Amino acid sequence: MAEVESLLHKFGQDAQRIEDSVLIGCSEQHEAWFALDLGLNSSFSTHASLPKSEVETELQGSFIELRKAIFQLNSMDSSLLFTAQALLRWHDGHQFCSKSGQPTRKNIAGSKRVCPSNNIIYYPQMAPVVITLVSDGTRCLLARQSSFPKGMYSALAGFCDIGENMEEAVRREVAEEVGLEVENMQFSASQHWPFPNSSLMIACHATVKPGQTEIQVNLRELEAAAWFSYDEIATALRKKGTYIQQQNEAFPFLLPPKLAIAHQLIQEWVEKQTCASLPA
Ligand SMILES: NC(=O)C1=CN([C@@H]2O[C@H](COP(=O)(O)OP(=O)(O)OC[C@H]3O[C@@H](n4cnc5c(N)ncnc54)[C@H](O)[C@@H]3O)[C@@H](O)[C@H]2O)C=CC1
Ligand SMILES: [Mg+2]
Repeated sequence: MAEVESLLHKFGQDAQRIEDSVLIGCSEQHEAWFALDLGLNSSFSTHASLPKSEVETELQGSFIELRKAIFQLNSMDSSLLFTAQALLRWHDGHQFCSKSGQPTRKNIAGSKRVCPSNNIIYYPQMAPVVITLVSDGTRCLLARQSSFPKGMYSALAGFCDIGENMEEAVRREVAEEVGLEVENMQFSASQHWPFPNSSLMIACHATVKPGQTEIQVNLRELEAAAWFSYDEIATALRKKGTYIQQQNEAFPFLLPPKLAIAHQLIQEWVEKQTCASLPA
């Protein structure tokens, strides 16, 4: 807190804005960790932005877009930063009560906001998203959206519609995006994902019926989709070097970063194929 106060003071800012901080976790020694939006290039904060390059010089670092940083972060830092990003963005978007129109107030930890005129409590929200790695037994299906980094392919993902359960959402998304009918779904794991807003990514494996593998790519949602063999995927997983290096090596395609749950699904699929090919 003293460090942040001195930083704010140096840039002529009121230390009052420390109260905008949100609790994002704690150390093993039970030291609380808070996040504060300095309002750099963002509309999140009601306070003036701090001068970016001068803050970089002062802190001896450089600011980087969180989406780009996920290629370099470890899982502990990413989890804290993802929570911070999601929570700070949620507070920014819930400054007013949607019933009374009055300004809402953040509690100290930042785990909720309350409308003082009618006591309605607003809690941070996450949108459920299903992410599915479809397999035909020997190949798996990956797709890319035009917004993905150059060359990257991932599993099929989509937001759950209201009233849908996970299984229905998986069936609908796969049918909508590539025109396939899935069967045999198996839950793998879940992950909080802060882009573009807070999502709870629910990851699963699914298979298609043998012989029913012809893809019809929905070009309104995807740029491309294709079946990939075990060898292609295993080679891509073994690829070393930074993302930029890999992109520049003109490798046919890249997989999502290790921190993304899509990477875990792909890794699990490769392990399953390896086990299946071992003699009994
Ligand atoms: N962590 C990971 O491994 C991966 C994460 N993702 C994330 O999954 C999410 C969903 O994937 P998409 O293919 O984009 O979803 P999608 O296939 O449902 O299409 C996105 C569209 O759905 C609509 N939509 C419906 N409900 C929405 C909501 N609650 N919030 C925002 N848009 C909503 C919007 O029109 C949006 O353009 C993305 O935010 C992406 O960042 C995607 C792939 C890998
Ligand atoms: Mg999608």
